[in-house]
Amino acid sequence: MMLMRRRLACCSREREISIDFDEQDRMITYDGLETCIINNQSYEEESGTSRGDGCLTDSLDDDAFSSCSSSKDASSSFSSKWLPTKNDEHSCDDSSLSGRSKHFDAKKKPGYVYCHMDVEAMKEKFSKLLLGEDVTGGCKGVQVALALSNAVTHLANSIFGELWKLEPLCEEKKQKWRREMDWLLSPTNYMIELVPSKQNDANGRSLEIMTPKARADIHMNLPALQKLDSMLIETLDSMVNTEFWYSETGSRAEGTNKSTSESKRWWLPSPQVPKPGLSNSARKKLLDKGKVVYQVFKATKAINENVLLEMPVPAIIKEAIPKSGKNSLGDELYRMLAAESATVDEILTSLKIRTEHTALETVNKLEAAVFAWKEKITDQASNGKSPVRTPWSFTKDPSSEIGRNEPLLNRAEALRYQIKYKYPNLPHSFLDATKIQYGKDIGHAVLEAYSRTLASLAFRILSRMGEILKEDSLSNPNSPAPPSCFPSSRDLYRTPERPLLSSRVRHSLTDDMNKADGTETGLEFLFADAKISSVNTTPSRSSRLWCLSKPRFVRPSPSSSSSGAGEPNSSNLYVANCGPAVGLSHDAIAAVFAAFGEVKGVYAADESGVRVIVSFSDPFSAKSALEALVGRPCSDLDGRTLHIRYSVLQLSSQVNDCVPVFLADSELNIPGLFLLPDFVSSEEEQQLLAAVDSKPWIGLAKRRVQHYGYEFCYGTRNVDTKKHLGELPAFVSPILERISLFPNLDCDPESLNLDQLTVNEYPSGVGLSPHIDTHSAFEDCIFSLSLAGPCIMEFRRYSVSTWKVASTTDDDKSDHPTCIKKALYLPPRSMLLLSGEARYAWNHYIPHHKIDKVKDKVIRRSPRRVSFTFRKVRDHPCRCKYPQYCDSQQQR
Ligand SMILES: O=C(O)CCC(=O)C(=O)O
Ligand SMILES: [Fe+2]
Repeated sequence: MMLMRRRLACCSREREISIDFDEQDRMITYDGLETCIINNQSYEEESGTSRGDGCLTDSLDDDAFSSCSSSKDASSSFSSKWLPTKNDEHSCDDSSLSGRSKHFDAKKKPGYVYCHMDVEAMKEKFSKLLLGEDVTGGCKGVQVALALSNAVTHLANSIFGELWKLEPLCEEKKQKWRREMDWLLSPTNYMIELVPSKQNDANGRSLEIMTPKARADIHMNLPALQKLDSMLIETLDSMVNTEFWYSETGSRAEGTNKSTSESKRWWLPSPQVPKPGLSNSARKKLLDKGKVVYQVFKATKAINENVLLEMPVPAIIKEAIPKSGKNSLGDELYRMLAAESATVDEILTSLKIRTEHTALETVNKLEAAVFAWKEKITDQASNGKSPVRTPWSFTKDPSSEIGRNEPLLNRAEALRYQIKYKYPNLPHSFLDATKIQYGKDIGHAVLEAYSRTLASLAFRILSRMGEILKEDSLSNPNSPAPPSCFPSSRDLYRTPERPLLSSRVRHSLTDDMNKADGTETGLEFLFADAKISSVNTTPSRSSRLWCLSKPRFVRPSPSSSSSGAGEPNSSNLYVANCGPAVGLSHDAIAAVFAAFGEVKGVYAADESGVRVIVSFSDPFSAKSALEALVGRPCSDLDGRTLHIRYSVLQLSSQVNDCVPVFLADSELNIPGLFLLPDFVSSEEEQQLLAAVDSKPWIGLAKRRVQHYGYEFCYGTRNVDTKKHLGELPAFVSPILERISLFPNLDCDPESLNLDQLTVNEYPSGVGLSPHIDTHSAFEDCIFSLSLAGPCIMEFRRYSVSTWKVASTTDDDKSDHPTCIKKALYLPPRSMLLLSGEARYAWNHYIPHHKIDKVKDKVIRRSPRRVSFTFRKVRDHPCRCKYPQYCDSQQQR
C-alpha cells in the first residue's frame, strides 16, 4: 500500500526541492522547522540570494569517472539528489531491494563534478577509513561504524573548522563537503530492514511475507539532515554584500608583544559594523537568518539526541559503571536529589554550576546513576522479583528499592534535562561518547555524526551572527539586544570589557590553581575546542565541536590494595608487559586469557603498546586469570612476566583524549612558553648534529644523552655543582649568542648565562616522562633546540602537585583527575623557551608515540630527534611564585 505523502515544498527559482514525510509521521516537524524552511525559502526568493548555483547540478555518467566534463542536470542538485520528488523513481537493479524507498538509490547521479583526482581522493579516504586510526595497518583498526563517524567529523572539521567569518564558503570547500559526504553516506544506500507485508498468492490467498524496505531511521532522518545541511550552506552563501565586514587586526609581531587577554587572539578576524550600527533592514535580515539557523540547530540536536537514545550502552561500559546510583552521584548530589522538598530548579540553582565542565560532570554523574537504577529495575523485572509488567510500569512498593529509587530517578532525569537545556552546546556525555566509541550500527554512526557536525556548524554560525549583533549593539545603543538564541550574545563574544570565555576561564582557572591546590576546577573539556579527535586543528573563538573522549580503563592507583589490586569483582584486567609493541598481538593475548573464561575483548590500555586491558564477561574468570598468571612468566606469551591488576574505568572528565596539538606558542596560552621556528638553518643543524655525533654518547634505557658544563644526575634530577665539566663547547657558541637576542625574555639576565647543556637523542617512538625541571637545580629560563626531527611536547598542569621527583618511567600521572593538557608541535630547528609559569608550574612531556597527529595529518616520528637543552645552574634557592611545585620552598 502506498503511503500517503505530504510534501513540504520549498521552491526556489531554479528547481523544486521537497521533503516528503509519511502521513503517519506528521508530528515530526522538528520544532517549527517546517515554517522556518518555508520562511527561509520565501525570504531567499525575496532577497534574491538563493543559491542559484547551477554548477552544483553538474553530474557525470556513472562510468565516466576519468572525464572532467559535465552535463547540466538541474534535477540532481545536492539537495534534490537526496530529496527526490515523486517522479524521481528509479528501479533498483537488485530485485531483492525493489521495495526499497526511492530515497535510496545508489545509482543516482551525484550533484557535483567528478574528476580523476576524486577517484584517487576517494581511494585514499576509504583506505584511511578501513585502516581506522592505525596507518601502520597493524591491529589498532577501529570499528567500521566508528571509522565512518570519525571520517564525517574530520571532514566537517576540515571544511568548517575555520569558520571565523560569515561569508560564503569557497566553492572548492563546498564541492569537497558535498562530494565526500556523498561518499561517506553511500553505505546508507544499501541499508534495509525487513518488514511484514501482505501479498496475495496465485489462488488469491493472503500471505504475510517479509519485504525489504529502507531502514526507517535513515529514511526519516537522512533527507531531513541533508535539507538542514543545505540550509546552513545557503545561509553562508547569502552572506554577500553585507553591511558588516571583518578586519584582520594586528600582525604577528604586534600580537606577541601584547599581554592583554584580548591580544591573545589578535590573528582572528574581528567583526566590524558601520559607525551608526547596522541599518534596520540589515539587522532584520541577520536576525531572520539567525532564527532559521537556530531552528536548524535545534532540529539537528533533536535528531542527534534521538539517535543517541537508540544507541545501546556498550557492554564493556555497562559493567564498569558503578552498580549503585548513589555512588555515582556522590553524597552531595544524592542528598540534594533525595531532599524531596526541593524542586529540580532549586537543585539546579544550589548546584552553582558555573562552567560547562562542571555541567558535563554533573550530567555524567546523573546519567550513570539513572543507568544503574534502570538496570536494577530491568534486572528485577526479568528475575520476577517485582510485580512488574514492563520495566517501566510497575506497581510501586515505596519500601522496595525500586520504589525508593523511582522518584530519585525521575528527578535525576529532570535535572539532567535542565542542565542540557541550559548548556545547549555541551560536549557529549560520557555515556553518549562511549556509545559512539563502541557502537557497531553503521546507520546510527552516520546519523549521529552527521547531525552532530551540523549542529556544531549551526552553533558556529549563530556565534558569528551573535558577534555581529553585539558589535551592532555597541555601535548603536538603540539597537535591540540580540535574542538569546545567539550564543555569543550571552557569554561567548569578544568585547574589550568581556574577553573571550575560554581565555577568561583559563586565566581564572590558572589563578585558582595558583592560589590553592586541590580545588575543583573546570578542566580540559573547556579547552577542547573545535575538534573531536585527539588533535585540535584550529583555535576556537567562541564555539566548538563536541569533544568525544574515549572511555579508558586505567591502572588502579598502587595504594588501592596490594596483590591483585584494583577493583575486585571487576571483569577487566589491566595487564602490563605484553602487547603489540613487544610482538604480542591482542589476539594472542586473548587466546591465553580465554583459558579462564569468555574474553570479550583485549584493548590497548594506553599508547605504549605494552599495556592492555583484558575484558572478561564475568569477574570470576578475571579473578582466576589474575591468580593464575600474575607475576609469572607466561610461556605462550614469549615467556614474559605479566603484571596484572584489576582495572578501573576512568570517567571521561578524568581523561583527555583530545589534547589539542597547536602549532604556535600563543595558542596554548601558557605564560612564559615561547617557540621560535627556524632558530637555526639546515646547515647549522647538520653541523650541530655532526659535532655531537663525534662525541661519546651515554646510553640510558631508551635514549642517549651527552652532558656539558655540569653532569645531570637522573636519580636526583639535579646537578652536582661541585663537578664542573668545563665551559660549554664552542660549537654551541653561535646558539648562545642568538639566545641572548630571544624575544620575550623577561627574566633575570643572570639566568641567561647558560652553563649546562644536555643533549638528548630520542629514537623514533621514544618520549620523555612528564616532569618539571627541578626548581633548585636550574634558573628561570630553559631553552630547548629540536634537531633532526619534530616532536609533540605536551604540557600538563596538575592541580595537586608536589615537587617530588616523579618516577622516570611513570607517566600515569596523566590519570590525575585534575590535569589540564595542551600540546605543541616542535618542528626541527625550532627553539623552545620555558620560563615563568611554563617552566615552574607545568610538567612537560614527550608522548611515547611513533606516530603523531598534527592537524589532520598523521606524522610519523623521524628515526631520530636530537634536542639541545640549555640551562643555567642555580646557586641559590628558588624563590618562584609556585611553592607547591618548588623543592626549594618545600624544604625551608
Ligand atoms: O628533549 C627536549 O626537548 C626536552 C628535554 C627536557 O625536557 C629535559 O632534558 O629536561
Ligand atoms: Fe625538561
